[in-house]
Amino acid sequence: MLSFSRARSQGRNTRPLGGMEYLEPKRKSNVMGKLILVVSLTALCIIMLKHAPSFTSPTAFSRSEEGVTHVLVTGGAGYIGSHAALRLLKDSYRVTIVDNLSRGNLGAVKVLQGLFPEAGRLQFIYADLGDAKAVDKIFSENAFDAVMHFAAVAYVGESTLDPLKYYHNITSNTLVVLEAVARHKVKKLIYSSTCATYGEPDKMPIVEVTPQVPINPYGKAKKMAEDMILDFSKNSDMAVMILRYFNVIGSDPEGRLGEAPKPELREHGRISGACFDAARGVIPGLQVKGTDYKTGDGTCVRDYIDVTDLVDAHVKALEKAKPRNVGIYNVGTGKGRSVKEFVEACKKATGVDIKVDFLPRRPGDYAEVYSDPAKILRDLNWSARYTNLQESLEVAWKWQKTHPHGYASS
Ligand SMILES: O=c1ccn([C@@H]2O[C@H](COP(=O)(O)OP(=O)(O)O[C@H]3OC[C@@H](O)[C@H](O)[C@H]3O)[C@@H](O)[C@H]2O)c(=O)[nH]1
Repeated sequence: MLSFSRARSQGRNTRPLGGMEYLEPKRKSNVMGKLILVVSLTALCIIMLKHAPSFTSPTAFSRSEEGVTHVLVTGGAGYIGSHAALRLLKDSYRVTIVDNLSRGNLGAVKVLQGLFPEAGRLQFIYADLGDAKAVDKIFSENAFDAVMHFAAVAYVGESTLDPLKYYHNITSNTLVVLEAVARHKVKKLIYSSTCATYGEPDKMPIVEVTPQVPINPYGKAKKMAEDMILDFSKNSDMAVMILRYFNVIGSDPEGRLGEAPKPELREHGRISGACFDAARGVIPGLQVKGTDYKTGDGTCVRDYIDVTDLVDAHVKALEKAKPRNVGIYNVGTGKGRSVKEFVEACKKATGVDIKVDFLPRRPGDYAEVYSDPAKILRDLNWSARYTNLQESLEVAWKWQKTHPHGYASS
């Protein structure tokens, strides 16, 4: 506080007030000063948000304070990771997202921040999981109760063209995460694995003990990551859940999040993105890759699982994960649908008579995979609820239509 004499010596006006000296504020210049400060800070914030993809909450989050579980969601700016973060936040978990935005979208994080602006709920950290020092710093500064490791490149076709990218991004980066998890004694790890680790089994449906013989670098890289986690878990108190997803579709039923792959990766894109791009007219038509497989109609058969169901499986896995235990689960509907069936459902969902071209097979593809989801029902009491393919695609299409440029549209 300024004393009166000091105020006077600083040239500020005073006038008597009933025996007391009343300090007359330099109102105009103060207001101007504040205005300039506010304008500068606002401008600084806008510049930071526009140009710097990295921003972190000033206060690191702690572990299980007030009984709130703190979950690190790697790849939380991506399609599945963002939906998982939304569900965790809705369920009152504390969430830290780490993402390098190479495949994810800052827009998804901004949506989540808008929904959960309260301090201490959601933190975003821009970092590359290949940077072991940065990762260790994140674990040192935050006490995580659990890690959900989603971050990964995930295009089968791209993995055959650039395998090293896949081994680096999936296998090597998972090792970095695992080392940090071990060093910082995180209690639970939920790992995003894939049906691609099974390759092309002789018998359908796929059960968790079906031999894993992956046939593309994507599946091989994920299998190696699984093996590292399983080996580590043998001498660790950590609770591990490995979820092998089948083909994920759909989006948040309330239309806040969606699937927004990078346009420059369109050539590697998944069937859902390709169908929507064709329906929107962004690409001239859908290319069906391979019509000579030994399946009912000659096109590949996949098990399409709605993202809302998938994140529900994650929350159940998180809740039921037990120390010194490993759970491995297929996450699918148990029903196989061909690419041709998928395209028909997409035509109905979008109301667009999508033009279809038939091309040769895509390298790395297997003919038919669908899950037996009995184990996850038995152990985690989970089963898919959104099993109507067309309805899942309708929900996704709503978001696609309102976001023609992905998150850049909002
Ligand atoms: O434009 C396209 C895209 C895909 N397809 C076909 O659609 C089928 C599904 O292909 P997608 O690329 O959507 O999905 P994939 O089955 O290859 O792998 C997917 O599911 C398992 C997940 O773990 C993977 O991350 C995901 O990419 C394949 O037969 C593929 O050849 C097309 O015919 N045209």
